[in-house]
Amino acid sequence: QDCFKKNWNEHKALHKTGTAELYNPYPTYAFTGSTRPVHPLSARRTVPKSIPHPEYAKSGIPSGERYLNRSKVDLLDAKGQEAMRKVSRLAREVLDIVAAEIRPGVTTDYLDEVCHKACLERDSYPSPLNYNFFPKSICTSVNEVICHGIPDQRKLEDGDIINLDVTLYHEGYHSDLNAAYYVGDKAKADPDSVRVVETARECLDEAIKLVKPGTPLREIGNAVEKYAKSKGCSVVRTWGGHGINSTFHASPFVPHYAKNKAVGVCKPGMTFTIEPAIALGKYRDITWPDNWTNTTIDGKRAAQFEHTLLVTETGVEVLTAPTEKSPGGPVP
Ligand SMILES: COc1cccc(Cn2ccc3cc(C(=O)NO)cnc32)c1
Ligand SMILES: [Co+2]
Ligand SMILES: [Co+2]
Ligand SMILES: [Co+2]
Repeated sequence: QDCFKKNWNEHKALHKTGTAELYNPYPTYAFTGSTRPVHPLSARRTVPKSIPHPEYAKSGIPSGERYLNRSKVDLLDAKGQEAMRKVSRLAREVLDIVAAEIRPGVTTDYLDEVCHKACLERDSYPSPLNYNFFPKSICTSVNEVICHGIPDQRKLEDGDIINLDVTLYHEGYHSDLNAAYYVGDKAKADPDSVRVVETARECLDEAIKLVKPGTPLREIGNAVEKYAKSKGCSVVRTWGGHGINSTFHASPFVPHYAKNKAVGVCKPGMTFTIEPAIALGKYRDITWPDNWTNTTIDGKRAAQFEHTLLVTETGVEVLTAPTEKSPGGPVP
């Protein structure tokens, strides 16, 4: 760790010359699997003032969320629904653009740079940036990392799986989606990685089938866990789907596990995410010393998929679904 012996300014100078060494800042016991951070993180990215910023962009604190009446769920009017359609289309475009850059040898920091640029080009703020002080514009979660992975200098390796979680803030509304991808030739991916990725994808599809006015939110976890268990996988319990509209997170909280106590039913005008995180082994999770990167307790791989949904009078609109213009790719 001679990085620490040099004083930080001297160290930064080395980075400027591109001669600084890369390093893992944490002791081995902090890790449950083989994935390691590769520091230093790149410099904080900026968003031009011309792009409307969410309230937490400077302070890091999404105070608007704190005063949310936990039981009151926002029902958007036609104008709000149209705004959610627009930011969701943009979020889908950005995810596909970043996904197209996935290949062995690229760093997750490079994917962050691509995401950040694509957001700015769409007059959008990358919602994760400085959200509760998160340092980057996208979450890149590799292998046993369940979610909230921080883009760094780690190069993707053939056979990795990676989840990209993109959220955009555009004209006052957020939209949030994520997907898991195979790094390198999918045909050569190990069977267990394929099983956990495809099970996570199908868990989301099963859950979305239930969404229509009147469906109790607690039913979503029953469907997800039933399907996951039928594929020999477990459901991570710490994280759930969430309301999303003018704030990144809003009520309701939507657990993905069975027999949960979620309150309320789907109502027309509600916009919320479903984002099941599925694990090959134990469902328990643990966070790295960076206070963000969330991994499986047993180091086995996990996968997640997420959509932002609108409950319509007759059913559901998958706002972040692939479109003609953005067909979803590479083929996950
Ligand atoms: C305070 O506690 C925490 C713990 C972890 C993360 C964060 C903050 N945060 C940063 C990015 C991010 C993404 C989502 C999301 O919904 N993805 O689908 C959620 N939280 C996020 C806060
Ligand atoms: Co260094
Ligand atoms: Co997300
Ligand atoms: Co989310």
